[in-house]
Amino acid sequence: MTVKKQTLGEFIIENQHSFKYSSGELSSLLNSIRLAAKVVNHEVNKAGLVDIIGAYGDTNIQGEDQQKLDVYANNKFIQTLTRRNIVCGIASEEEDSFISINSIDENHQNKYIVLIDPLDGSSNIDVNVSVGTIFSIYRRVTPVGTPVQLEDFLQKGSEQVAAGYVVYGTSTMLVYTTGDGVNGFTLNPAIGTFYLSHPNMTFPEDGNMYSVNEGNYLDFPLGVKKYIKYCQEEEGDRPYTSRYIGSLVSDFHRNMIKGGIYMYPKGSRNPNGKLRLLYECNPIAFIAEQANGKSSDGYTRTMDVEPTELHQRVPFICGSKNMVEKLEAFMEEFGE
Ligand SMILES: O=P(O)(O)OC[C@H]1O[C@](O)(COP(=O)(O)O)[C@@H](O)[C@@H]1O
Ligand SMILES: [Mg+2]
Ligand SMILES: [Mg+2]
Repeated sequence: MTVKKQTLGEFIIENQHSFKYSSGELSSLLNSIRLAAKVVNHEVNKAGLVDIIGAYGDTNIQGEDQQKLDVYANNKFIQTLTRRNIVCGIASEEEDSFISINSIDENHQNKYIVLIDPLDGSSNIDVNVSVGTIFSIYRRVTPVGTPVQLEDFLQKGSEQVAAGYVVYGTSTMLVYTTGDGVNGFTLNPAIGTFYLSHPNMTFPEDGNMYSVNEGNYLDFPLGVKKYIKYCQEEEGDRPYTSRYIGSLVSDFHRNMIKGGIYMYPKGSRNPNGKLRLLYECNPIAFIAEQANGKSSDGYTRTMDVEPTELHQRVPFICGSKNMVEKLEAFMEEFGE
C-alpha cells in the first residue's frame, strides 16, 4: 500500500478509498487544534530566546507551579477553540473549572466538548527536552442551546469521538484518532503544513521498553515492583530497556513506534497516581487501543473508569498489549 503525501484532512491510499473525517465540524475542530499547535510549536522552539521559560509565578488547581509555557499554550488553545463556533465547552489542566462557550449564531448550536492538557511534560521545558499537548473530544450530553454542565465533561473515555496529541520533539507531530485507527502528521515548519508521515500507526507485536519513574519504586504496589524486577531480570533475546523522558506524550509516542509500556502507578506521594483521567489518561488510552495497544489502572480498563471530578487522577498503565497484560497478571497475583 503506498500513500501519497497529503496535507492534514485527507490522504489517498492508492486504489482504495480516501480517508476523510467523520464530519465537517469535527474536521474543522481538528484543524483549529492544528492551527493552535503550530502557534505553540513556534513558541516552544524559541522558548530559550524569549522570556517564555521559567515559572509563571502562580500555581494551578493541581497545586503545581505553572510554567510560562503552560499558561501560553493554555491561552492559545482556548483562544483558537473558542473562535470556531464549534465547541460549547472546554476543560483544561490549567483552569480550575470548565469554560462554557456560547454559540455566536443562535441558529447553529455548538455541540463539541474539548478537554486539554495544553503543555504536557512541563518539567522538561527549561531543559530543552520534548513536551506535548494532549486533547480529548466528546459530544455534549446536555441539550444544545443550554449552558454546558459538569456532566458534559464527566463522560467515560469510551464516549470520546476523537483524541490526540502534539509532540514538540525533534520534529513536531500531530497524532490523533477519530475511532478509525491512528494517523500521525509531521509539521513542515518551512511552510506550516502537516503531512501524513505515519499512516495507520500500531504498536509492534512485542515491545521491550518500560517507562516509569523508578525514583518512586519503594512506593509502588507490589505487583508493579514484581513487574519491574521481571523486566530487569528477563534474559531473553531482547532484554528489556528502561527509557523515561518525564513527558507522557514523548514516552508514549516512542513506545507506540518501538513497542513498550508506560507506567505511572499510585504511591504515597500520589495515592491515586499523578496523571489526570480526563485530559491525559483517556485520550492516550483511546489512541493506544486504536493502535492495538491496551490501557488500564492495573485492573480496570482506563476508558471504563466512571469520572467523578474534572481533575481526578488515576493510576495509569498503557502501551503494547502483551506488556500491559503481563503487568496486569502481576497485579492480579501480588496486588498492592
Ligand atoms: O516527574 P514525574 O513525577 O516522573 O512525572 C512525569 C509525568 O508528569 C507529567 O509531566 C504530568 O504532566 P504535566 O506536565 O502536564 O503536569 C507527565 O507528562 C510525565 O509523564
Ligand atoms: Mg500532562
Ligand atoms: Mg500539563
